[in-house]
Amino acid sequence: MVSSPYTDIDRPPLHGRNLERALVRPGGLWTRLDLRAETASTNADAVEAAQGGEPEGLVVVAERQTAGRGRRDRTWISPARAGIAVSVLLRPGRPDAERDWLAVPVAAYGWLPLLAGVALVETVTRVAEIPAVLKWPNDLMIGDSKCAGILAEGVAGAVVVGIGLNVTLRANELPTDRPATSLQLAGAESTDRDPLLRSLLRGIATWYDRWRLAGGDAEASGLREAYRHHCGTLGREVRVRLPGGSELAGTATGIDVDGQLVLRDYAGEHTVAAGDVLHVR
Ligand SMILES: O=C(O)CCCC[C@@H]1SC[C@@H]2NC(=O)N[C@@H]21
Repeated sequence: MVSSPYTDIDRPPLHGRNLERALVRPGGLWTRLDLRAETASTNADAVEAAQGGEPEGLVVVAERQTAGRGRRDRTWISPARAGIAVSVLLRPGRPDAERDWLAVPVAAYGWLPLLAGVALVETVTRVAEIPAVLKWPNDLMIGDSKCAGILAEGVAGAVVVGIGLNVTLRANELPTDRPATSLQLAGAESTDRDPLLRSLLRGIATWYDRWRLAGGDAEASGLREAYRHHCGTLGREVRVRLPGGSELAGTATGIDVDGQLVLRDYAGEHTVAAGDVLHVR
């Protein structure tokens, strides 16, 4: 009997050496790729590395997470080799004379998860060839179902941005509390995780460079326009559950210079810094 090197033929492993060669280059943003077969949470690993003084550019990837973290204390399900679970360590507050990067003011750090969202939606559209949009702030939606999420955590002068993308998860592996999907279930052309991950990390590096060259100005770097272009929330009737538990309902009309959602209701305009959006119509 011929034994398969894979436990699941549809779920081959990532090719760490190839990824490292493609991504970690002199002068590039990515300095180190830490690819783990299993970990509790890649965000937790990157946060720990940041606390230990790790420089900008670390990439932590896991084939499986046992305690993946989601926004608002939710968990993120990461079955082995079925998705992309990646966290990157960025230090936007440190100027870099060689790259002409100024220090980004802390007030602009909120753009980082949105920046990762733009790189993610560009990757999914181009590599998986499937139409996707961002639900503010940074859920990747295919139709009305969530296919990926982003969690940014600030630590020791650094920001860790973690991205979870459902690639080949089956229906019975997805969360049941809200509509969710994977690229495979949504009928993607390609579900090969290596090119998806390469494209995602290259996209983040490209947008990060533009944003840093503009000193963290989302307008001047074109990031705000790109975000608006991909944001499926704009123009929709929405309900937003705010962090305190109260709700706002209205029409999503814009994204302000700080990346906040602008909502219009009968009483006027509101800006929303954080919350869970439900697209109503
Ligand atoms: O709730 C969300 O939508 C955010 C989910 C973020 C999940 C990713 S998977 C990689 C990284 N490690 C984690 O523990 N969480 C993020």
